[in-house]
Amino acid sequence: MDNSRREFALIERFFRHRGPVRRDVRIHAGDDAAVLAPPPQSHIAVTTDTMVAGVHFDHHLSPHAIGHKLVTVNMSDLAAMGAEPAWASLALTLPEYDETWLEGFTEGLFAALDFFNCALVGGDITRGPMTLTITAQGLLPNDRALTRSGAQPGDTIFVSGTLGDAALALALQHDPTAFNANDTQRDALEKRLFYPTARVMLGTLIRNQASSAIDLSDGLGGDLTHILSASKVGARIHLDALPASAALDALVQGEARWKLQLFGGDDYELCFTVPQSRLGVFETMSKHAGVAVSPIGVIEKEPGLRFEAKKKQVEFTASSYSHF
Ligand SMILES: Nc1ncnc2c1ncn2[C@@H]1O[C@H](COP(=O)(O)OP(=O)(O)OP(=O)(O)O)[C@@H](O)[C@H]1O
Ligand SMILES: Cc1ncc(C[n+]2csc(CCOP(=O)(O)O)c2C)c(N)n1
Ligand SMILES: [Mg+2]
Repeated sequence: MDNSRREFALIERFFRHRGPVRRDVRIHAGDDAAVLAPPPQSHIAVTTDTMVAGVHFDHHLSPHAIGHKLVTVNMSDLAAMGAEPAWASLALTLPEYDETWLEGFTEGLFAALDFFNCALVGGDITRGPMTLTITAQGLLPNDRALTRSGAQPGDTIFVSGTLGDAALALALQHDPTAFNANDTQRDALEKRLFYPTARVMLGTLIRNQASSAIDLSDGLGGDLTHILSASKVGARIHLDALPASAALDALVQGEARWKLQLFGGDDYELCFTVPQSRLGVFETMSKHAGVAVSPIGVIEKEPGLRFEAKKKQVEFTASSYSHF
């Protein structure tokens, strides 16, 4: 088979007619571009996230986990805007044609797309060092997006789920003997690194109560700073209130734990702020989100991010994940 036929055969075999079928996809993958019909009175949130082998995941990671995570990191950005996932396109750069890899990758990819009812409406495949990119679109009622810029002094800061598990799992990949983790703890932590969850339901539920939101990809310390800069405010975080999983709680305490939770990254939880006046409704709504939320601090007028434990200020020199 010549190369161009093989490229088409690959698309046909691994991508065509897979994933959710949505009535708002008027022209599917297969033409020069897809054509999408958003419902009336809706706005569209658009996001792009890339994963590069050796940077975002180890070369040996299972292709199923790579497919799952590629979808999830994009859905997490839609969740942070309060949007409901709708459509995605996929740009794949692969070093070789590897059927077993593609089978596993597309299984993980489509299982996650099915979960979020997000249709794959197109893409591109090229040869080169492994680089995987999804551009995803989500739907929102007109002008109802959650942004980074609405936090006000006095708002309570919340995070969903627990923080620091993926960072500890990554540390254990580098040094399996560190922290004396048992198999149950190791499995729980690896699940959080390789199979993260995007908090889409929570994002849509808090859309009318939260004053700002962001998803945590680079670590709370850096990501919350994006909210503070965009909102022109500061914040105080209570380190003892940072939620930890049973495994993290058992294995790492004190400053080492806080560092994982603040600067480790790869959490894919939501961080958001809620004004006092809306806390009551928010608490009722958030019970339906399928994930716990924890108050971790307060927005203040004074710019900057301050940390305290047992009423004492704590300083850190570490910083969040950054590519450059
Ligand atoms: N090459 C680029 N061209 C235009 N805009 C960009 C580019 N790279 C990033 N941006 C924009 O800058 C903002 C911050 O980008 P960033 O990738 O840090 O997003 P994030 O949600 O904070 O992180 P993550 O990539 O982990 O989801 C986003 O609005 C993004 O669309
Ligand atoms: C092998 C390996 N090395 C490092 C990490 C950690 N890591 C990579 S990207 C990222 C933040 C989000 O990136 P982006 O801002 O590009 O979305 C983090 C915390 C990992 N998971 N695997
Ligand atoms: Mg984000």
